[in-house]
Amino acid sequence: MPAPELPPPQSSLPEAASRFGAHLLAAAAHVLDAEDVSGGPSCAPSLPAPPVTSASALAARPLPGAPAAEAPAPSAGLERILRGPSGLGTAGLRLFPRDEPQTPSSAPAATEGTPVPGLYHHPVPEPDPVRVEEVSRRIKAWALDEVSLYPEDWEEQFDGFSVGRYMVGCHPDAPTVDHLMLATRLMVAENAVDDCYCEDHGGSPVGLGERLLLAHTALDPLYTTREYQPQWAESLHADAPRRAYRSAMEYFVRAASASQADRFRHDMARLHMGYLAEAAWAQLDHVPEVWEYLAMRQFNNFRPCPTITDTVGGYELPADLHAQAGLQKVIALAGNATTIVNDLYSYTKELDAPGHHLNLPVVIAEREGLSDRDAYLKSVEVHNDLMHDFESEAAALAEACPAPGVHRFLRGVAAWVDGNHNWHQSNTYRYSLPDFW
Ligand SMILES: CC(C)=CCC/C(C)=C(\C)COP(=O)(O)OP(=O)(O)O
Ligand SMILES: [Mg+2]
Repeated sequence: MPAPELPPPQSSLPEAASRFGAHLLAAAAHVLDAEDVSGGPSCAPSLPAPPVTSASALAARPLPGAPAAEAPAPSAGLERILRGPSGLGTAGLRLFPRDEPQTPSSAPAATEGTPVPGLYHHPVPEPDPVRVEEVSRRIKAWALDEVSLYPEDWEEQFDGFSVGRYMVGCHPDAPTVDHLMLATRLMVAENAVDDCYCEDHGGSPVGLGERLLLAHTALDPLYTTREYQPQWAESLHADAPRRAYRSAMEYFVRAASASQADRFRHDMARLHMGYLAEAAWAQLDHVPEVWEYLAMRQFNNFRPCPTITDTVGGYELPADLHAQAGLQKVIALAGNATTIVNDLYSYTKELDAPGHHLNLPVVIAEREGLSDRDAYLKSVEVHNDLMHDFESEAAALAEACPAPGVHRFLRGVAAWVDGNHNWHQSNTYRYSLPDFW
């Protein structure tokens, strides 16, 4: 991969936020020096103690051919990790729930778009424009030159998606642009599968299971006999979604550990299962109960994006810490909150789309006999409850599990949640709010 000279992470952000990555790394290293980081008594109690992670393993892992991360600066340690940065615009980087009211007027002036009124969220600093520009340039080159992702007339939509801004905003602690590209390629590939197999760019529920399964082998390879292996290998170049999955995964596997790659495969299998449930309901023209919809949406969900935060951050959360029930709950709540954000911001787009597109307001209106407006407002409350639960569970886990890798991972997930909201709010090319207020 090319390795251009890059500015330090978050170079254009306010001072406290610009030290975010280095601050966390330094804090983690400080705690590692000071105490046993095998997890603490209430951290993954049913498991044998995970191997002690060395301080050097928590330093950002450089990608092949990429510049090394900035050296961490001294810091104040664990308490400060939990409290998080306190500078202007850094509220979204904290772990503990915050009491202060979050109103649209507290959003940084540069952010375009209007937040959904009453939505509990944390405004974030504007993503570093230097990084956004570089990621945008590189992702377009990848899409066109490496995977032939889209025909010319889709270019405007590709640009309008603003994936560079999205990923830079969601990964403020990525040490380099190469690390950001891991997330960006996967995000583009995931959307190609959703658009081309499931939704508006030729997708259909009919035959979706076959398409998803064959595409999944681009992430989780087929091992078969010599006779059949070449046909499978050839199939990975047969359409844009498979080309994108194959290439994005190849880059990811090169940078990730074996268990990080396996975590990602598992999350993608979850996603594909969610797509299939949604498709089954579409084929039957069935509107599920609200809880059933929420169960489907826990799988048809952004989850595979925040759970790569450690790979993109250049460190690894050990597999047994990731697997503990408390962290699984936090990840699920975060994924659910981020996905209901999508349901709220994409509501008008989906009403205008052909067919009966399900999202939380639509399902609540139908199943609970509410007006469109009341159902939308109730969905905002569902989202807010999920966000509050995510934050209180994350704070409780951070206290119970003093491993610095866990703390940094939780901060990364929280940053992804906030960056995801910011992208939805600001993407006025793609989304617009209903006229309910
Ligand atoms: C990036 C990723 C893993 C996406 C998986 C699921 C997905 C496409 C979403 C959660 C977004 O939902 P939706 O399909 O409703 O997207 P738009 O509303 O069309 O933006
Ligand atoms: Mg949507």
